[in-house]
Amino acid sequence: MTRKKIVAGNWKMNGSLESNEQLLKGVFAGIESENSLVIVAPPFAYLSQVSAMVKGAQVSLAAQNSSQYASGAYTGETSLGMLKDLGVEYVLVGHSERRTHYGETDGIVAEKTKAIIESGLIPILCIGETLEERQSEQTLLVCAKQINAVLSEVGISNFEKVVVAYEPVWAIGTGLSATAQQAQDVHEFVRKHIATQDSEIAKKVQILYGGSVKASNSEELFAMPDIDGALVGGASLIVEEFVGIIKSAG
Ligand SMILES: O=C(CO)COP(=O)(O)O
Repeated sequence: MTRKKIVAGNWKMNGSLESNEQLLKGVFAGIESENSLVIVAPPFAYLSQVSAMVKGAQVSLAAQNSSQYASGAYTGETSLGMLKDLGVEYVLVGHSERRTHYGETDGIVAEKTKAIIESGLIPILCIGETLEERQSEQTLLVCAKQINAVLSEVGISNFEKVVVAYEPVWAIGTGLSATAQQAQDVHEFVRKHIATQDSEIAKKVQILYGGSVKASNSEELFAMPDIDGALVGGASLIVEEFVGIIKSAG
């Protein structure tokens, strides 16, 4: 089973009209092959700008978050319908920064994932353990729990529409990536876990790794059988780094 590699850049709360333009121009110039899927997730304020720029380019648009509600009195929130209007195709959900800083529980993440699927967009579901959880050998338990919360909300048949991103919290923004083998072990576990409900769907689900991915470690990560791409933070803001990661995805 060959799964297409995905390289997604999560810009987090970074950028400006000017720097976004420079970055994207550099990325477009650096993309040569159509073998992998390139996604960028700019801040909401720049979705319109980036949406206009990626039209016709081999780059898809993601949002970093969404509301689980369709419309109404939710000050500061953005609905999936609005994101679709802007040409968004993918939505990050359950990023550890949202779980930690904005109180997003497994329950909220599951609700949001369901809403994303129902809207016809594709969720990129982030899971991963903290350092403390890894040290107390809870990694697989935590990942299974985070996956199960979503599985019980959306059902296994819908899980085919989910992209999973394994992002160990201790590797995010620290410069300390998981080793390719550490990541592979968790990815393999996640796939087997999904396979307990449906082995065909498990084979299709794309599982990205995130956490200090750079051009210098992406090739080794992508060589692993269950690593289907990367969700890149800091390095996605640097043209040479992001293009280097895309190239190593083939
Ligand atoms: O959180 C991440 C992507 O969503 C990873 O961030 P870094 O690549 O900066 O570690």
